Amino acid sequence: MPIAVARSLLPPHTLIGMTCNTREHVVQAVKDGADYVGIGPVWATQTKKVLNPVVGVRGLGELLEPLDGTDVKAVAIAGIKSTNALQCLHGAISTTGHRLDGLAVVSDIVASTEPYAAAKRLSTIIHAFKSNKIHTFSGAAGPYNQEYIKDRVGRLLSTIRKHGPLVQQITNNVVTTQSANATLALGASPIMANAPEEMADLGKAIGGLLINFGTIQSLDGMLIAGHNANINRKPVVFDPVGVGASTFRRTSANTLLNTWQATVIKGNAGELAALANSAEVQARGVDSVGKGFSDPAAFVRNLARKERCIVVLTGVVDWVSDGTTVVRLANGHPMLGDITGSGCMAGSSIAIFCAAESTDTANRRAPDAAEDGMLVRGDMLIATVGGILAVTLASEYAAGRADVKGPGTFLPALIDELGRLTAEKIMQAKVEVL
Ligand SMILES: Nc1ncnc2c1ncn2[C@@H]1O[C@H](COP(=O)(O)OP(=O)(O)O)[C@@H](O)[C@H]1O
Ligand SMILES: Cc1ncsc1CCOP(=O)(O)O
Repeated sequence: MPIAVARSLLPPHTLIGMTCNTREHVVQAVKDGADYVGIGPVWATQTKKVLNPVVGVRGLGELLEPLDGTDVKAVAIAGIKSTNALQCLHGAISTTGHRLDGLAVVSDIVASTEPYAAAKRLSTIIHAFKSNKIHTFSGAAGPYNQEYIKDRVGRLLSTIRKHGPLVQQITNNVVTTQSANATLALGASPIMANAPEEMADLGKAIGGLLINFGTIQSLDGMLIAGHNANINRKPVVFDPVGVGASTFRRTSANTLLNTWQATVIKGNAGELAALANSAEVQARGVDSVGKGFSDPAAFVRNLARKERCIVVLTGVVDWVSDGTTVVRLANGHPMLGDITGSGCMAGSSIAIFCAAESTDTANRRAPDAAEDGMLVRGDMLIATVGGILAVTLASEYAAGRADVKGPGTFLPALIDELGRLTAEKIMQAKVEVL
């Protein structure tokens, strides 16, 4: 029924909402004078036979954009529960910064044996999210400067060595041992686990999760692991190795990113171009080909806004962004390009720093602290920079050693130098805040 007809039949001041599945629907709803829009379906649900295609959390932001500058409210609908509400609220923010006003929920409340408690849980999350000003994975400390970043990274290194965070890594069978050894060298504990059956237990125990799909052995394991990490507010680092190489990899990346919210996405230029559907950079298998992006800073900033996470573009120079700040890192040695798995090692290192930062921040909270609406706690921009600095600085020290004669001796030296990294060495890094 058109909104004008509904208004003519209903008492004055009745709030009228319109269900919207496309951007065009939202534009029409604004034009027709709707008070609010219900956008979705976010996920498939048993409550109603869904007729419209699933929008997904990643599709919500685009539907919110036509509401910019209007006072039309928006709620997301379908498949939303207290366990995925925060993921939905976080992931739905548009590139223009427009966020949801609320969530429409049926089964999580009416099918609950304690509907009051179920509704209360949801409203607490929504109110906390809306009253929190930070909706990125970076901290409140900005604007950043290089001294602050390096100092924080040095402290994080001590935290890793002191607490040895447990970091789950679903990674490829080319680098599994190498990445586990790099993790130990940095002072953290690796658990390389793929089986879907164990993800619920691990999601509670770990400090952070790496999902590297260099050789996809269990897509289900990756889907369930990321979902459990989101539920338990643990950081998820996604390394879409060779994502442009096959249709299977492209669709798998989409399925994963539509199922859970990544905290960090890391890739070389070819991988991130494929992920962003950009033809600017080509890839060959797992490697990037050519000169890279003409404006890497703008590229990472835009992708971070779109994917609602920290984005890292690796290469001779590394670029990190949370969607606002861009950090340029010019460290590392060309020998990193002569061994396989240096990018994978950087992904593991980022997951370690993220795990340490989020665990440390969570541990500082009082046990009875109020809900804060944060999907991951701590400054993941700093942690991501830390992960990259560890590998690149260690590579410089390793390459300079007299016992390193080529890639075969470089790899063990690199692992040794990860173990010998200090806060003083980090202070020498080339870090530029744009
Ligand atoms: N020529 C180089 N000079 C300095 N650092 C490099 C060079 N090549 C790669 N690196 C570093 O190695 C790490 C892995 O990057 P990259 O080679 O782009 O990943 P991948 O192995 O996934 O292609 C990054 O931290 C990057 O800074
Ligand atoms: C060669 C190869 N094939 C599948 S995963 C992998 C390792 C990729 O390593 P990296 O991207 O870190 O260089």
